[in-house]
Amino acid sequence: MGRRRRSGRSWGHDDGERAPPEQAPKAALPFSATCVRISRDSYPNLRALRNASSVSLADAAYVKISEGDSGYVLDDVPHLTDYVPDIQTYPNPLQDHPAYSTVKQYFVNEDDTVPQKVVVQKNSRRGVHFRRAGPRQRIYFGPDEVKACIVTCGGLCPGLNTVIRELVCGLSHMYNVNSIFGIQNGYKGFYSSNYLPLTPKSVNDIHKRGGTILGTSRGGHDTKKIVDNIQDRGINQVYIIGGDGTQKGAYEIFKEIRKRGLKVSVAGIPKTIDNDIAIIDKSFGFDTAVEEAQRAIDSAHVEACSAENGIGLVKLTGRYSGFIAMYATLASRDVDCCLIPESPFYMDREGGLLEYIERRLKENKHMVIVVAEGAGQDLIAKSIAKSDQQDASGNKLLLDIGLWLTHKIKDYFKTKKMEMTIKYIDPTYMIRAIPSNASDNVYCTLLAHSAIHGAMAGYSFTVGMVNGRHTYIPFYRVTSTRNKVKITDRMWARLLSSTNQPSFLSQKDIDEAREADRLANKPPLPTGASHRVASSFEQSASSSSN
Ligand SMILES: Nc1ncnc2c1ncn2[C@@H]1O[C@H](COP(=O)(O)OP(=O)(O)OP(=O)(O)O)[C@@H](O)[C@H]1O
Ligand SMILES: O=P(O)(O)OC[C@H]1O[C@](O)(CO)[C@@H](O)[C@@H]1O
Ligand SMILES: [Mg+2]
Repeated sequence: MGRRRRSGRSWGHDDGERAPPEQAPKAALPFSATCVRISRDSYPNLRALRNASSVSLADAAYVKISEGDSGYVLDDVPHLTDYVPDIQTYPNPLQDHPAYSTVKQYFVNEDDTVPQKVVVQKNSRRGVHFRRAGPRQRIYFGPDEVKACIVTCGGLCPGLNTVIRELVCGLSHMYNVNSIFGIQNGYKGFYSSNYLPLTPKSVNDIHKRGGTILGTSRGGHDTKKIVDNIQDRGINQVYIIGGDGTQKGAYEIFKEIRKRGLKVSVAGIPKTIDNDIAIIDKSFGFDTAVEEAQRAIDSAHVEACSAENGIGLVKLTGRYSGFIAMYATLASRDVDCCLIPESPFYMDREGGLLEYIERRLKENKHMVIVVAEGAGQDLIAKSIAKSDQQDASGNKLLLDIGLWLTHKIKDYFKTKKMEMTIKYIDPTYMIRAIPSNASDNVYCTLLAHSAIHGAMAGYSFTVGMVNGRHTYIPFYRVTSTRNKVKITDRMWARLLSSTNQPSFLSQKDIDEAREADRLANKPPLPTGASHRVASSFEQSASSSSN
C-alpha cells in the first residue's frame, strides 16, 4: 500500500486549525535561549523550591522550570539539546504513516502542557503543569540510528508483557526501528546477561501471559556498570518499566548518561500494583488487580457465611498505600472492615478492632475483613521482636499482618468463650501474576506509545497520565514522594460509610493527617522568581559533556 503524503493537515493544534509549515511549532529547543545554570548558590529561590516540593539539593540541579502568566509553572523534562550540541533532527515519519493518515492532528503542539490540578477557584494561580505526551513534528533520532532496549524491574504486575509488546511493535511500526533488545532479569541484566533481540513477531502474543517475558529482579542496580554497557553497546533509547525503586534507578541512569554527554533518551514507565507512584492518576495493572481481588473477597465471604460466627480475612498488597484494599472493598460491598497503612487502628481498648468484630458477629453472624499488607505494622512490632530485614532492593520486609490478626482474633474470642471460625486468604501472587484486563491493556498501549514518542523527540522522563492526559513528568517528581490514600479525603469517608466501620482515629491522628495534607498542598514550586527559569545541571555534570 502506497504511503500517503501529508497535504493541508493540521499542525498540531487541538482545534484542528491549519497552520502553514513555517508557523509549525519549533522543534523541542524550548529553553536554550533562557536556560540558566542552577547550582546551590545561583538559583534565586532554591530554598523555597526545596521546602515547597521536597526537592533535594542534588535534584535541584536537574529541575527545569519555566514560569508564565498568572502563576503558570511548567515543570519540564530534560531534553537532549540541553547538553548535546548540534543534534540533527528528522521529520516525524508518522506524517506519512497510513494508520495516521485520517488523524486530524498528527502532532501535539510543542507548547501543550497539562495542569497538575484541575479543581481551581476563581482567583487560583494556574499552578504546576507537565509537558503533554505525544508525537512531535521533528524527532531527534533517525530510524536506522535507534538502538533501543527494554528492562522490567521490581515485583510483577498485570500488563508488563503488554507494555513490552507495544514498545516493540510501536517502535517498529510507527518509527521503523528494528534494533530492539530486551534486558533480562532487571537492572543486573544490563551487565550480566546477553541482550535478547525483540521483534514484533517474537512478542506477538505475550500480552496474553502474566509476568514479564524479560524476567525481573530486585537489587543489582550499579549505575556505572549499567551506563558502561549502554555506552559500549551503542544503545540510545532505554525503556525502563518498574515501580518507585525502578524510577529512582532510571533517574540515576539518566544523570550518569547526562554527565557523560551521551545522546541517549531514558523513558521510565511506572509500574506498581500498589498504585503508590506520585503524580500519576493510576498505574497500569491496578484495575486488573482490584478486579482479581474480588475473587478472594468473594471466597472469604462464602467461607464466612458458611460457618458459625465466620470471619473471612483477606490480605492485599500495599506496603505503604492502601489503594487496592480501599478500591477492592468499595467494589465488593461484602467487606465489613478495611484496614490500610495510612489509617492507624488499635486492637484491645474500648472502641478498638476486636470490640468491633465482636459487635459485627453478634449483629450479622459473619464478617469480612480486608487488610493491606502494610497496615498495623506498628502494632505487630510492639508484640513481636522487631525484624529489620530488607529485600535485595533495600525495601523493608514486612511482618505478616494477616497471620498476626488471625492469632489475635482467635485469642480474643477464646477469652470471651465465643465460638468462631476465621479463614485467612493471601492472594498476593495470584493477583500479580495474571495478564492485564481489557482496559489495562489499552492503558498499557497508550503508555508505551507515549514513551516512544517522547524518547524519539529526545526527552528523558517518566511517562504518566495526569488528569486523564498523558504527560512527561520529571524523574525527581515521581521519586521524591509516594502516592497515598488521604484519609481526610471524601473517598476514604465513602469507604467508612460503605463498610460502616469505625474510623479508629483519635483527634491526634486526625490533626496529624490534616497537617500532612496541608504540607502536601503547599505550592510545589516557587513563584515570583525570574520570569523564565530553566535549570541546567551543576558545573561538574555540564563540563563532562563538553
Ligand atoms: N534509590 C535507588 N537508586 C537506584 N536504584 C534503585 C533505587 N531503589 C531501587 N533501585 C533499583 O530498582 C529496582 C527495583 O526496585 P524495587 O525492588 O524497590 O521495586 P520497585 O521498582 O519499587 O517495584 P515494586 O516495589 O512495585 O515491586 C531494583 O533493581 C533496585 O536495585
Ligand atoms: O515477594 P516480592 O516479589 O518481593 O514482592 C512483594 C511486594 O511486591 C509488591 O507487590 C509490589 O510489587 C508489594 O506490595 C509486596 O510487598
Ligand atoms: Mg517499590
